[in-house]
Amino acid sequence: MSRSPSIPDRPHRDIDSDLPDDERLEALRGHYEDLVDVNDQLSDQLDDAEDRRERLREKVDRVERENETLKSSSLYIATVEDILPDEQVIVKQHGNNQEVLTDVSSRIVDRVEPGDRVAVNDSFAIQTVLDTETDARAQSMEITEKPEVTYADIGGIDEQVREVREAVEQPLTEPEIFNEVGIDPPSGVLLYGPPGTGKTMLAKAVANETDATFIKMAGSELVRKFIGEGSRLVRDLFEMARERQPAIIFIDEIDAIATRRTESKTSGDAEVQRTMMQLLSEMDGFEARGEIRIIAATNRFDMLDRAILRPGRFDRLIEVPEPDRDGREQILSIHTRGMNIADGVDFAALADDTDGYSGADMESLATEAGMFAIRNDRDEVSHQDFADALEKIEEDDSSDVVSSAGYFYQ
Ligand SMILES: Nc1ncnc2c1ncn2[C@@H]1O[C@H](COP(=O)(O)OP(=O)(O)OP(=O)(O)O)[C@@H](O)[C@H]1O
Repeated sequence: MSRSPSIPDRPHRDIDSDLPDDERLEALRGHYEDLVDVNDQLSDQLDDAEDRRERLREKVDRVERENETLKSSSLYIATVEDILPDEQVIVKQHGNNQEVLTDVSSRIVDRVEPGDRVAVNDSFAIQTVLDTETDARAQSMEITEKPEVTYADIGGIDEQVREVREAVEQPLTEPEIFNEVGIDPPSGVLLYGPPGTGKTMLAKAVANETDATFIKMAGSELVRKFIGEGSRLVRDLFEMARERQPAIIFIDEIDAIATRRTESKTSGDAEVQRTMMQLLSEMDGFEARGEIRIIAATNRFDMLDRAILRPGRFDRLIEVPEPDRDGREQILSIHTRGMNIADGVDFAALADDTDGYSGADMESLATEAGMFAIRNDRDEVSHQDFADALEKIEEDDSSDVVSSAGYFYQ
């Protein structure tokens, strides 16, 4: 750093008061010139100081900006695999699956356990342990170790249950059959049909039956994120499944990322397209006889990009229709299993009166009937409660019932 210039001495001149006037005047003039000279020097020094201050301020600004950038520089997500003595851990980076032995500060070491998701910096040092709140990516997935739904909870779609068991369950539980016969099981299964008909239940029930982790992601979540985030979420989804296999990946509302290509070329479309390409490439690089099965669901089969239905992708299509009369009766008896039902409740008649109702609508009917019993201070649900519930649903919610019938698929 340059040294500050020295401050000039204050000019001093002894002027003898006995001097003749003209000499004194001359001496005073000389003193005045000294003063002006010193003043000029000081003023130059002040200008220099201000210049220096300006330069320093710019430097401070620059350093502050760099500091901010450093503070906000990217961190990577990794999973802790193992904790070793001497404050060392093995982490596996997401995305590239690289395993790294890294140090962890004593501040953090007590808080990490194998399986934790952590943020690491460029040198793989653990910066933070991600809890479920900060772990936004895990947040957009619903992960259930063992869903509670079983096949016995699903009514009216026995044929679909059979097909799903064959296409998803059997490859997981009896992979040797496929090896012996020498065929690959379907890569992905697409369930399509109106809302509330049991598609999610089916996927959960297979996970339950096969002791697989159920990992659900909604297509709409994948497209709502920032640019580039959708494909990263897809990668994360498969990464999570690999970590937790056997696993069932369930992508609901697949139409959100796999709509037919339109003419428009907005950046949003491009992003959706990228997300879908990522999904397809994950599926292409997939071990068909492995421990991860993929199920997708849609209410909008008509809108789907046919590219996702090619062999090796979602190559098994299963239609899940609205329940017929017998199906509705069966679903009603499932959803009233735990209810205190009075003698004389006629499920067959209720099934007759609920044409066009989905499984979810039948569930609402049972709940609503229970509410009528409670309102009337009874602990038993009568046929009249069901009739009242039906009337109420028809009145209040007719738009919902219409919408459940108003889906499109081929
Ligand atoms: N076939 C069914 N048997 C028994 N209950 C059903 C059936 N279908 C739907 N339900 C009830 O409706 C609820 C919603 O069903 P589910 O989420 O499986 O529908 P979905 O087809 O996945 O709907 P969406 O397309 O809207 O996601 C279930 O939790 C269940 O209580």
